[in-house]
Amino acid sequence: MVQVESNPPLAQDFYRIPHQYSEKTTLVKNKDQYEKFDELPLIDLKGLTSRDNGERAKCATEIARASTEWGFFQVVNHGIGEKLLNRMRIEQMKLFHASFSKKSTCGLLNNSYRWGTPAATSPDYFSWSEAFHVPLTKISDQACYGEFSSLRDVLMEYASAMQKLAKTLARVLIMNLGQKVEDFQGKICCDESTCFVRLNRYPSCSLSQEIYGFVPHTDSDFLTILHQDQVGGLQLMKDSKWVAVKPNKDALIVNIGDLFQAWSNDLYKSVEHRVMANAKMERFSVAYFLCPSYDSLIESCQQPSIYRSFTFGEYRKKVQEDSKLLGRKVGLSRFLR
Ligand SMILES: C=C1C[C@]23C[C@@]1(O)CC[C@H]2[C@@]12CC[C@H](O)[C@@](C)(C(=O)O1)[C@H]2[C@@H]3C(=O)O
Ligand SMILES: O=C(O)CCC(=O)C(=O)O
Ligand SMILES: [Fe+2]
Repeated sequence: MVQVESNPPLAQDFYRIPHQYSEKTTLVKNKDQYEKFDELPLIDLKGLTSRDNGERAKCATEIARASTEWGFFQVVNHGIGEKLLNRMRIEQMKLFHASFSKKSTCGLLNNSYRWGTPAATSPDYFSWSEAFHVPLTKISDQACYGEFSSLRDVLMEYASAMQKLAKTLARVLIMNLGQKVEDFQGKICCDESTCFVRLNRYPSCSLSQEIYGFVPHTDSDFLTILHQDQVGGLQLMKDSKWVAVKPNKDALIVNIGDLFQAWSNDLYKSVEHRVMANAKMERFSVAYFLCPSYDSLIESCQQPSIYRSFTFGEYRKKVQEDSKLLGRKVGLSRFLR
């Protein structure tokens, strides 16, 4: 019988991890236990552009409340055309369905291809997925695309639309903290140098029900905007329980990242989320991460502050060190006062 090698070779990598260190009794139990679906707040962004002051204020309040109570919400009427989202998905599928050697060795998307979790020290830190992690500054670079030239226009349009939406949401959240947007922008520069788009693919996984597509984590940015397909698998922590997000084809998902949690002194929540692998179906998602420049100082808007001030560069470095050394991210607790 001819053995077809899986693309990418996730099973090989998974079995290379020392399995005796798995925290099975706690984590596996936890993986099995989640609430079926919970209604994540659904916010109609039409309110933000209303001529009516009251409607605008109501929409802003809904955004701030969801960021405080959930750290996650869905948005509709977000201004990003269905056609663009569909074109992006088609190009993403073409890219991921290329051979493993093309994805990993041909310099595609700034050589940003990654799969699994090479540094995982336990199966509990292993992600059954592959991704391209593309900085905005590289998106227009022709050299990044090789034979996938039709991806370039779509990705450029997609990133610019997402950047506009992310900045609109950030503005609402800053103003809700009683801060002036100009004061925030004077300190923080969310330019193209550190923001990125992450293209994710979660191949089907028949090994076990208990494998993560993406390990539990928080995002290291101000906020993330996610476009997912209809397969499902994303779960988030709410009141100490995992709840599954029901896919909604008209909605984008927004989540608060660590930087907004620190900036708001824990008012907005950077909530842990994970993706469960699916035994039968592959899944796709695209995430846009709003980040400041590396020298931006992240400091709380309130005293006494829970976290010490840190630059985004310092934060990224710590996340990378922990991921390399421990196989997982530790995050904001490293910066508690
Ligand atoms: C394996 C990992 C990659 C990651 C850090 C982590 O230990 C777990 C979370 C991953 C993630 C997801 C959101 C962002 O893309 C990211 C930059 C982050 O802060 O956490 C990545 C990390 C990464 O790719 O380095
Ligand atoms: O694919 C998803 O649903 C989540 C992806 C994610 O959490 C990430 O890219 O940080
Ligand atoms: Fe994430």
